Formats: sequence, structure tokens, C-alpha cells
Amino acid sequence: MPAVRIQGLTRTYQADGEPVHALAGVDADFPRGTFTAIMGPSGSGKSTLLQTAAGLDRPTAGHVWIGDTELSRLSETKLTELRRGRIGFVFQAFNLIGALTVEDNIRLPLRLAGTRPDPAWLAQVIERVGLTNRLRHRPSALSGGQQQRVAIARALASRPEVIFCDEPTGALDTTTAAEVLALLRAVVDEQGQTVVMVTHDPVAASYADRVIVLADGRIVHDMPQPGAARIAEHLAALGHRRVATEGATR
Ligand SMILES: Nc1ncnc2c1ncn2[C@@H]1O[C@H](COP(=O)(O)OP(=O)(O)OP(=O)(O)O)[C@@H](O)[C@H]1O
Repeated sequence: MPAVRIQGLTRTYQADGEPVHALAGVDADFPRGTFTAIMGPSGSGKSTLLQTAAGLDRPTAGHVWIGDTELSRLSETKLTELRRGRIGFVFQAFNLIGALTVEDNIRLPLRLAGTRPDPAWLAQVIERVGLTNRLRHRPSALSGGQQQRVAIARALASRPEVIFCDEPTGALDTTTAAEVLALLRAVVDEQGQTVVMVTHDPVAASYADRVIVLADGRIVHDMPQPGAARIAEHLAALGHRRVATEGATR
């Protein structure tokens, strides 16, 4: 069973009385222990795919499974429980709570879910992200890369079945971004996690095992990660104007 399965995923918005087909029937499986990058031009449906797959938004039609649980059958309460316990999120803007220490930020999803932390797992996560000496600090005392590592530790705290990342390196410089991507790669390789990451950056996508490219709400490429240079070519062929080619040699 894949960690995530989406079938016929469709999301239509109304804008000025006109339908906008953000997702026009997308099928994909995300096997456990894999790292997938979702790419595509601006407006192609990447964020909508992530939001609907993660149960943050309801599709207009189609289905999402997290493990064996089909989301459309869940009440809002059950969906919230599932998001807290079985899904991790990492966003471009980190979304840490400034008034809480690093440690309390990491533990927050567990507190919200009312689950008892597994101390051995938490210690392992904190060590893996290199934050052992920072636990008493506030997020504002940390660099951007460190803050994103806190967000990754927070996403891992509940030992989720999948981690959804929306532009996790969008706010970071190249070196810090590389550290964060290496960390995501490591949690897949060492802990068997499943990561689904939206990114505009072919270099970021080159850390994934697989690249899915969307255009107009449909999958137009689904390929084993071919390297940043080839990814950039695929995007350029779609008329993508914001391709980061700098350093695209990986
Ligand atoms: N709340 C909304 N109301 C109306 N239209 C929307 C809404 N959210 C998204 N859309 C439209 O749906 C389409 C897909 O948007 P989405 O944000 O998923 O694209 P994206 O690929 O993530 O884009 P970007 O790379 O610019 O973030 C776009 O045409 C967008 O304008």
C-alpha cells in the first residue's frame, strides 16, 4: 500500500463566476520511503495538489488515501486528527510559534493531538536535525536554515506517514537550502519517511527520487529524477520563466 494515493483528483475554483480547473483529474501513488518533487509553471496546480492530498482542502472530485484511510469519508474532526497524527507539514515560511522554545515548537503537534511523545524517537529526531544545543532558544534566535530544521523536526515528531513540503527552501540561501534538502533526503533514506515536496527549483528537485511535473492541473511528466539540468530543460519546454539554472549541475 502506498503512503499516499490520489485518484481522479479534481479541484475547481470559481473566479469571477468562471470555473478555474486547478486540478483536472490527477492520479498518482507515492510509495513509502520515497521522495517526490512536484514541479510545474506558476498556476499549474502544485499547491492545490499538496493541499488536497494533505487534507487541508477538499477536492471537488476524486479521492485521497493516506495509507488505508480515504479522506473524503472523514468528518472535519477526524480529518484534523489524521492531519495531526499521520501527516507532517513544512512550509516556506517555517510557521514556528515565536513565543515558544524550539523544544516546545517541536512538541506542539503532539500536545495538540494529545499523544504522549515517544522520548527515544524525539531525541533521535532532535539529534538528526542537529538541534540538541538549541532546544531552549526561541526561533527568532536561530538562522533561517535552523528554523527550517525546527520545522522539519516538528513535522517528524509524531512519526507521520508522510511529510508534505511546500517550497521548503524558498526562503533560504543556496547553502542553507542544500543543508535542509540533505536533511529531507536523510529522513527518507535513514528513517524510511515519505516526502512530497513542491518546488520551483530544479536543484531542490534533484534531491528527490522522482519528479512529477504539472501543467494546467494535469501531470505532464512523471519521471525518475533525471538531474537538475534535465529538470530545468523540461520546465523550460513548458515555457517556465523562473527556472533556477544557477548551480544546476547536480
Ligand atoms: N482560492 C482560489 N480561488 C480561485 N482560484 C484559485 C484559488 N486557489 C488557486 N486558484 C487557481 O488555481 C490554479 C492553480 O493554483 P495553484 O496555487 O495550485 O498553482 P501553483 O502551481 O501552486 O502556483 P504557484 O507556483 O504560483 O504557487 C491557478 O490558476 C490559481 O489562480
